[in-house]
Amino acid sequence: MYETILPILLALPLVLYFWQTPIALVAGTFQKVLANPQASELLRFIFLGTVVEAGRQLGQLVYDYTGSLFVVRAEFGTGDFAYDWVTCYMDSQRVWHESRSFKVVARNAALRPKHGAIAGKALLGATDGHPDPVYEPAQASPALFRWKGYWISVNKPTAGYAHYDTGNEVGGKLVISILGGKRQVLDDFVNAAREYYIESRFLPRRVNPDLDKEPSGALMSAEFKQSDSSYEWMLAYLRSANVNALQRGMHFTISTKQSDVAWGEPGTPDKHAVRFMPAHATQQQFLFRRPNTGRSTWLQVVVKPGDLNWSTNAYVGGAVSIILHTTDRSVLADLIETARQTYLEHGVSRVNVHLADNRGEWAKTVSKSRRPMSTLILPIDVKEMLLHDAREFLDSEQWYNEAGIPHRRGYLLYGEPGTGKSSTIHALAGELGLEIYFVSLANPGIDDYTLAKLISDTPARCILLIEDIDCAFPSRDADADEDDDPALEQPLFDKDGKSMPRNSSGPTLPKSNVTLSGLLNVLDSVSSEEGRLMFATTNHIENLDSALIRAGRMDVKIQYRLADVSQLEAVFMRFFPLEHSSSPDVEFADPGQQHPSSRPAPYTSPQLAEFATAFAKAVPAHTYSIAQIQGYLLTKKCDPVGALEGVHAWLVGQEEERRAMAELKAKRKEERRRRREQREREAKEREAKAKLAEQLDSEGPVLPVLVNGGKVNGIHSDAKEHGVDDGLGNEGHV
Ligand SMILES: Nc1ncnc2c1ncn2[C@@H]1O[C@H](COP(=O)(O)OP(=O)(O)OP(=O)(O)O)[C@@H](O)[C@H]1O
Repeated sequence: MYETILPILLALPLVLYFWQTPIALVAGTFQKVLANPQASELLRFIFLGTVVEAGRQLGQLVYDYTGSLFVVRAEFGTGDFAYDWVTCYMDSQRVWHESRSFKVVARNAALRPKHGAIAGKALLGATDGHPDPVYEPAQASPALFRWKGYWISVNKPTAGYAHYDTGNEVGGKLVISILGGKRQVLDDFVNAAREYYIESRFLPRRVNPDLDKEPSGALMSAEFKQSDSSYEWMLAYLRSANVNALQRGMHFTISTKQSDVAWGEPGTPDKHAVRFMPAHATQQQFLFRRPNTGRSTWLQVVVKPGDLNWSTNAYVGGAVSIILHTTDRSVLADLIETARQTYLEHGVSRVNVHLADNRGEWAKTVSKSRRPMSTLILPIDVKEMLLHDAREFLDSEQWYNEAGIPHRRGYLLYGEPGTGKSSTIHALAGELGLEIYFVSLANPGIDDYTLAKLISDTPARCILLIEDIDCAFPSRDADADEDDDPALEQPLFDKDGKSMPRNSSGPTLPKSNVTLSGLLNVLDSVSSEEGRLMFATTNHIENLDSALIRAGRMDVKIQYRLADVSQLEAVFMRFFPLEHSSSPDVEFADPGQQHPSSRPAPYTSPQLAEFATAFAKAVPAHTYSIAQIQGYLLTKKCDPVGALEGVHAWLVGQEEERRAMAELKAKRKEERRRRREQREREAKEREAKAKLAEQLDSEGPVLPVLVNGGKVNGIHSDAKEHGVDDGLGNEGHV
């Protein structure tokens, strides 16, 4: 207003000077109006009002001008980190201490910044489990406080509203005014608030997961996908007991599975603990403490479960999504490394086996107890050779690169079932600290494309295990006889990976959707060159294509045989050791690996050795697998003499079982042969009938034929002359 009045007042003398005549005219009129007492009263009021308002405006102008010289004012928007800094800081400065107007809410104050909690009072919720009363200042009425010798007034002229997603207040405005201060005081105040906020590690507000909508740009996000190994690292870290943050978590999934990595109640043996894991799809916040610097950063974590694959009952496409309250990338690198270390530490006594689903994703990880190589009953040179070969291969990456040879190595373990092929790979993985990526080519969901994807999704150093490679597809060389095909003994799967009953009308062979050329391409692909050990196992090497097992693809081939005399002795001694000598840090999942009795054996060492020799003599060599022997000895766990005495009866039983199986097999074979012959006969009959009908339709008039004096059939004239074979070997004669 004064911007318009001031120029008018200044211009008035000039107007008077130049406009005397018109003014005199106006003045005359004015005098006449003034002569009227009512009009003069009105004009007096207007004049006085104008003067008073002009004075007020002038005063405000002077006040604002001088105020801007002596008051520094700053605005903080709710939903912004700067707002969080100053409110937390003012709380610590007990700005609200003297307030007389509050908003009281019931909250789990332990999870929040101490913002507004009753000063000097212990949190009640910690003892009785109920929410605490939290006093929040009614900030609409201004508060005045003193900070480092300055008076500061704080006022919240605009209240915010709760964000629909995060529940945080947004859209509000807080104004602080520093009286008599300079700009430097504001800087100091904001910096002090920021430092305090960082140091005190207040639980920050939850951030909208859609970081595009986060205006500060002060956050970083990272996603760890289930199909990648880093997902397992992250889960292992989040579930590890030393992630103090999750002690603050409020949403859990409870597990009693041994394989789940999680924290249990302190003091309970890990094996029997009820495990607490961060619940899926809930926002968890925790502090990550950097190992090198000791500084902490807040993380906001969501574990997304992915979609359930109904056929495998496993979740796929899951992810761990993390928002880091920092823009320092080295924090993320530290977090990943810490997670990896946690995962490896946990895996010291275990071997992780990754299983592929039928969509070509590494969907599930099973953690198995490590198996020491010493528990394998194999010729000592075989174990040493394997270990040495694999170690040398892993250590010689540079040599391979310089020599221009792809850095990969293939091993084929073949032989009778139950002779220790899988156990060898398991033990080797534990010894080398590698993870196993297991894929079955018999899985109908795996085709050339998904196989290639799976292989390229494996990490650089690992064991790729393709089990029973022979039953996945018939050999190009083999002249497969359906009756003798071992694949017939394999389970069948439908398209979704569910097992199907095998019946005579249904398909008889599990057909792999992987072609030989597809498999060869994958084995030779660039992604197979990253220091990978590829293991394939088969019970029927004779069925494999020669291209598959040539050197360069299968560099080492090891045959596993049924137990010989020394293996029989060894397995007996392993079951009945003189002393208990298992390594304390190794857990055994397979009872066959474990020394079954903790009781001291009542026999001397020479006696046990004698029993073992007698046992090995009693059992025919190269007839039984170690798995079979193990199965028998498990029934005599603590009784070596009983095991020796009972072995003949067991052998007789085995022999009978074997005979019965052979008979059953022969019967089934005979049955199949009979059915096949019948099918062939029927096909022949059908073909002959069709041929005959065709001839009758297409050729000439039909002549009546008399057999035994009666008209029974009609045949063509030429057929009549030459005779007709009806396809069943019965010739029709005229
Ligand atoms: N040589 C061995 N040394 C120690 N244990 C063995 C040996 N062979 C078999 N076993 C035991 O027998 C069981 C089956 O062994 P494993 O699965 O390794 O045999 P496999 O040759 O892979 O059989 P398949 O060809 O049927 O897959 C395991 O419990 C294992 O402990």
